[in-house]
Amino acid sequence: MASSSSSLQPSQLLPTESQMQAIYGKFEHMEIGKQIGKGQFSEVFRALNNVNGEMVAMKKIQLHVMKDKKAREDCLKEIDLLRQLNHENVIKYYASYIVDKDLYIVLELADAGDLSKLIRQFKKNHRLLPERTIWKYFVQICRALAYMHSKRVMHRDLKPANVFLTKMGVVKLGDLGLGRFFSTQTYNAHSVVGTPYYMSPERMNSGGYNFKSDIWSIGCLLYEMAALQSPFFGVKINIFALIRKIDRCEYPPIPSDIYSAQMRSLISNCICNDSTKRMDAQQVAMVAEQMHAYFTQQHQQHHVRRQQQTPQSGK
Ligand SMILES: Nc1ncnc2c1ncn2[C@@H]1O[C@H](COP(=O)(O)OP(=O)(O)OP(=O)(O)O)[C@@H](O)[C@H]1O
Repeated sequence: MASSSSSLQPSQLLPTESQMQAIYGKFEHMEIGKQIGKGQFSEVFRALNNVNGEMVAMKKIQLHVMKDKKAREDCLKEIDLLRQLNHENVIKYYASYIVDKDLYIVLELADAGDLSKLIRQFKKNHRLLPERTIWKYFVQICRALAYMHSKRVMHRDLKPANVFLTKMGVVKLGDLGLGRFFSTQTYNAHSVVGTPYYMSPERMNSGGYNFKSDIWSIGCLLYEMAALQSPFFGVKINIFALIRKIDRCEYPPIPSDIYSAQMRSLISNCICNDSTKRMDAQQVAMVAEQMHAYFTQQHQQHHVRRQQQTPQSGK
């Protein structure tokens, strides 16, 4: 299956290195505007590229948060790799600069929030996301991940907050795992700092990260869109209890009267503690494409039936 829904191949859209250099070559071309977000290690601003008039996101990271010189070099290499990715559903990495001990990364701007906000809103209003909407978003996340894996790049930090939305309803996968180059740990022995709820058992048990760890996380994402909380969420849960739940794949079922058996089955084919038994990104994307097509068709048929039942006025 092709990793993109578009008939244009990503490689055809990829600007040449010299074009990129001409457009994004100089930090002085970027007019930094208001801050739009803040992370543990970073600040994100809106910025205007004065060469082509495009609004972008500018992420500023202080270089001293990198663990050491090696981490800094590896991080810059990784950014070079990320710059080569070009897919409709992946936030584009345009360029990076080092200015006064800060690293600036120019990113495609996503202007309509992220999936974590959408999930929070539904939870607050005691509503569930319709299954059709879930597949509409999830299929785009799958296309992005299948594309990344086909380029041998892992995401490493798939979670709702890293799934950005645009006003046109396009999903963009962002924040591609640079976090590993920064110093502090995400959890310690006694309390869960941040949210390692999506960590795969192999990662929890120091077994290292691999492509199938992204699949575990994408399964958690699908689950969270349906259940409106992470499969392994627990109020005030400590790290030991979390590891135990993850190791045993212990999570409450998603509402079976609302969501399809195919959704439950896909989740269990991703959230599976033996990583070799998990589906790969292409397989997950294939199921998502089928489910998305099915629900779109159902919706269209429903629409046509309603139009036929509505009495025509004026004749
Ligand atoms: N490309 C983007 N377009 C629009 N907003 C963005 C973009 N990238 C990041 N943001 C915003 O900036 C905020 C900070 O993002 P950043 O990636 O720096 O940190 P984080 O990953 O959210 O946090 P942490 O690093 O602590 O896990 C995000 O919550 C988001 O709202």
